[in-house]
Amino acid sequence: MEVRTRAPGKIILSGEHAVVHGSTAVAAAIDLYTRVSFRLLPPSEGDAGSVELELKDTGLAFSWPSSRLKETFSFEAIGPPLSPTPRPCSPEHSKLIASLVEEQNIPEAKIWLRSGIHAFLYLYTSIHGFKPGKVVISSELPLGSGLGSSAAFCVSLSGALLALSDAFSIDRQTKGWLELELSELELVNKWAFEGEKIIHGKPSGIDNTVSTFGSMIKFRSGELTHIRSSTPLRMLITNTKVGRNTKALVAGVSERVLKHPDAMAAVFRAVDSISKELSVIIESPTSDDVSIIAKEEKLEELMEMNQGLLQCMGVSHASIETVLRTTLKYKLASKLTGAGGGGCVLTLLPTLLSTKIVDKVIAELESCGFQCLKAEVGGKGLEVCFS
Ligand SMILES: Nc1ncnc2c1ncn2[C@@H]1O[C@H](COP(=O)(O)OP(=O)(O)O)[C@@H](O)[C@H]1O
Ligand SMILES: C[C@@](O)(CCOP(=O)(O)O)CC(=O)O
Ligand SMILES: [Mg+2]
Repeated sequence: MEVRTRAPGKIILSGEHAVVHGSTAVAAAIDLYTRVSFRLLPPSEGDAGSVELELKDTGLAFSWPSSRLKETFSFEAIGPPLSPTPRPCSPEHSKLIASLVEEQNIPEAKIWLRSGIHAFLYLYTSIHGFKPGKVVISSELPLGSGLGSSAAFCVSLSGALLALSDAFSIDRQTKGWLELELSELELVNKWAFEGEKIIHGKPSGIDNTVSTFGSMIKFRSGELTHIRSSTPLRMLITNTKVGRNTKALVAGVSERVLKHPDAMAAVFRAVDSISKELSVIIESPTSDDVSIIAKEEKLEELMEMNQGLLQCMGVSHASIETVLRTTLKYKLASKLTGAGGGGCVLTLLPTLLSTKIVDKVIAELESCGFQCLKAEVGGKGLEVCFS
């Protein structure tokens, strides 16, 4: 039996980084997905088989003999391999996984994959032990660009691994894409959070939560509230194509907190207020064009204020500033989304903005070497399909 899953990427409308330090943030799922297919392989005679991982986006494949995994994860060192409940990867376990990743000779230019492979091995061996199996992963998301590819990776992977485990009492004969029960989604989300910890270092949990549950959410200290926009929000996403790493950017903000605790606490409080106000405005009813324009103007102002505070945190970048300047020429407000330091920028496209202007902005941004994406905001979370 094979299971397929898909989990969406996300945009953060306000509150990235500050959410790691306890502030409120607002995020929404987007209709760009990471897809996983997984099947357990029957062991052949005289051979315990292997755990195989194919990463389609990079054209790389990896394989670990089950016997090698068994010998590496001795019970004495890390405890029983199969864990019914999500638990953090201990330093001992992490060291052993690192040695297995090291053996794979990842090309130097793709060394950033290491954390993803590390998270894969952790999730696989925690949920299925050394059982031979094959996992194939592909994504429509640009990797390492602020659209939550790491979370979509962990959610789609955890979902697929759990769907073929005893943890789910799901009817595997049902055809087509299924949405899971709340308790199953909560379990996937917890495992995915452990994976995100390996990739991000200190994640807030907002990315895996919005990827698991979908829609638009207000999130603070692990608690989510679903929110619904009274009018569709149109967002332009510009990928600066400047590579960056979330773990390093999150660590950089924490260093700034150590150096300037009071100033940074004030910045985080301001972000908290912005996110709360933003969520109220998003949900506020509109009756006509005048009220829609007023609502969008307030959202634009809050996005600009949040961007200013992200600059205070030290996570903007020259490429992001170029996008901000370019969109401002068209009186459009933008902010970075995700960890910053390059990656993606969000621009609110007001409802009454003409297609002609949108096309002009996109052409100007693309002439700078950036890539523009239009995505539907607030869609579905994790889905599962058996075949
Ligand atoms: N489809 C994928 N294939 C391989 N690795 C992935 C994939 N998606 C995410 N990753 C892992 O996640 C990392 C990117 O995560 P991160 O720096 O948090 O950026 P973001 O989450 O914004 O895309 C990659 O370096 C890789 O380790
Ligand atoms: C910076 C942060 O708020 C969001 C990171 O998102 P991304 O990995 O850049 O897509 C970190 C987090 O909340 O875990
Ligand atoms: Mg990430």
